[in-house]
Amino acid sequence: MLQGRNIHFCISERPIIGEVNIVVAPGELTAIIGPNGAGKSTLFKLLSGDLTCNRGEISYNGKHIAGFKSNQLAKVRAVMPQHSEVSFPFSSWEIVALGMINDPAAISDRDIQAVMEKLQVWHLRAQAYNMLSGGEKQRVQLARVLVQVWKKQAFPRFILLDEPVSSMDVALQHLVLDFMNELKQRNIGILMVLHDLSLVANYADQVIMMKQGEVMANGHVSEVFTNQNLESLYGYPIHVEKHHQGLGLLVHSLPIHHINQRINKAL
Ligand SMILES: Nc1ncnc2c1ncn2[C@@H]1O[C@H](COP(=O)(O)OP(=O)(O)OP(=O)(O)O)[C@@H](O)[C@H]1O
Repeated sequence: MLQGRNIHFCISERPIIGEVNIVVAPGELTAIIGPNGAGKSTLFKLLSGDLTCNRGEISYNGKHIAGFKSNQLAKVRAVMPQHSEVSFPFSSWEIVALGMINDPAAISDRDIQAVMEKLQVWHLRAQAYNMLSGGEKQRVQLARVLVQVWKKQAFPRFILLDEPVSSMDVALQHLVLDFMNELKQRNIGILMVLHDLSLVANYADQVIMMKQGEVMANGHVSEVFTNQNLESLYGYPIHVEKHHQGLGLLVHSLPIHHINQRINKAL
């Protein structure tokens, strides 16, 4: 279990994260959603150990995050931040292989190839990472993260991804989210900051709705993914409906001019 209790974080006396409580369970995909500036990436950095909270406690499998040495923490959780700058001329394969730096015997070259093929980046293995497109870079970074947790372990592991598919095309977004659904069955909990509500509605198990540094709502998608909650979260009308043949959920929002027309008609 990844658990955050009463997490509070300030920058120059300004509270960025209030008193936040969250739980990420192995075997589930938990999505953090919310408007720009809500504190999603800050919470993500606190949970990954990139930032230290002013108050509160973060633990992995019952052990306080501060109690882990960095190589131990790397065996329990793998992190993909929103932006990853690489200042050396690494190839894509070398970036992916960084995922096994703490445990080189944990994964074979064949497994690395399988992960890279699954994410459709094997053909890019010899190319300079810095020359790749945005979506290609994201897939290479994701492969690095997956390599880190590839070896099966007796204890739960966690994958933390901050907007991992933001630069990918729609087909690749579905490929990645579908792959995540496979991975979580290996006793892995996945925490993902996502802006695409349709992906959240159709792939996440749990949703954390963040607004102004606080958790506005938190629970199973079927409970919290309501028109009312989403409108209150974003301050904009959003509609969730079931596909007419039961093939998932459709999430849509109308353009501002149609909303204004509707308001004018109602007046
Ligand atoms: N280092 C910093 N110094 C000052 N303010 C910061 C710093 N980092 C974040 N903030 C502020 O904290 C708030 C939350 O930022 P954060 O990046 O966590 O939001 P977010 O929900 O991830 O937004 P987005 O959806 O735009 O990525 C914002 O108002 C931001 O300006």
